[in-house]
Amino acid sequence: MSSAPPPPAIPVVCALIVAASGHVLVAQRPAHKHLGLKWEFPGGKVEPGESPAAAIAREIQEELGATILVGRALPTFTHDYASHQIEMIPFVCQLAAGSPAPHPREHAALRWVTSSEIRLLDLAAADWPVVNAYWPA
Ligand SMILES: Nc1nc2c([nH]c(=O)n2[C@H]2C[C@H](O)[C@@H](COP(=O)(O)OP(=O)(O)OP(=O)(O)O)O2)c(=O)[nH]1
Repeated sequence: MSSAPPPPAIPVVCALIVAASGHVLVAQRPAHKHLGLKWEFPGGKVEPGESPAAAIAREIQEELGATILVGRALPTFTHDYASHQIEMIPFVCQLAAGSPAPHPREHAALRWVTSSEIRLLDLAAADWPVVNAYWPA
């Protein structure tokens, strides 16, 4: 008997929004969602037919009411959660000139952090390779 192939990884974009001070924005997932109350880089699932860069700009507008300039991509990788596998697609971004300050529309909280502060947070497991790619230990 052959078993069905595993479903493909779900593409997920996330943004490291970097302030002029070098602090990066992190967001706390709402309690009711998968990985509730874990900290993450804001973002979400890429919609069918959408480019990753368009997806991250859309997600940040929807979730934080802010407009970003999408910059360089960090390495992509897959991460296995028990229920599903995701393909993480991180981008280094900045707020666009004149953008409203990011404010939580869906998240429990937002925080601007340094490389040492982020390492003290209860991050979503898939985010550690992103942290280590942006701030090599
Ligand atoms: N946005 C985001 N999702 C992450 C990160 N790290 C991580 O493991 N994830 C996981 C959590 C979820 O399993 C998946 C993204 O789902 P999501 O719920 O944020 O996506 P979405 O905003 O499109 O939400 P929905 O419409 O499905 O509710 O990726 C991260 O840094 N940012």
